[in-house]
Amino acid sequence: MLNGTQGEEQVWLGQSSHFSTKEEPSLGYKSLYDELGGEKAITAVVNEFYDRMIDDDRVRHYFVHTNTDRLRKHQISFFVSHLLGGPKEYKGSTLRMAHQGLNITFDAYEIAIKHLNRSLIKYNVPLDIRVKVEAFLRTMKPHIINK
Ligand code: HEM
Repeated sequence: MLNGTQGEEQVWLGQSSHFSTKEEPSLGYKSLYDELGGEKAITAVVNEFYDRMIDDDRVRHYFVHTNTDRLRKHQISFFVSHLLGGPKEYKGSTLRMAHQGLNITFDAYEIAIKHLNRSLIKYNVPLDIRVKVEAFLRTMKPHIINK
């Protein structure tokens, strides 16, 4: 399944190299990390997601004091991969600490979910996996929005 390009490189999503060989058959469980296609695929989606957020007048202001290159890298390498069941360990601050003082609203959170979903669609991630990713992200909402 060919899904999109990132620079010169072709990116494949919804398919895991870990589970696609005959020598190593699936045991019936795949982490979301694997279902999305591992680090390269997640990198493409996260970059698309931040491009969309920064391009959106309704939420751009949240990122003005943030080094977004660092944020993208941190998200991809240490956080998203790890929490989606990937191999890396996340040693950053807690979600609540990272978003403290940003006053992220209910609406801003919903906008972020929409942008993430559209980013997954852009890379042809199938509906069943998109549903799982969205459900997973929604578990974090209480730690992120301002209460
Ligand atoms: C499920 C949704 C979200 C997750 C999993 C998430 C995750 C994270 C993480 C792990 C960090 C820390 C990164 C680091 O230490 O470098 C972070 C920072 C940040 N997040 Fe989120 N986030 C989410 C939603 C949002 C939303 C909805 C907004 C704004 C509308 C937002 C704005 C930010 C900003 C501006 C920072 C950087 C804060 C700083 O520079 O100190 N996040 N996020």
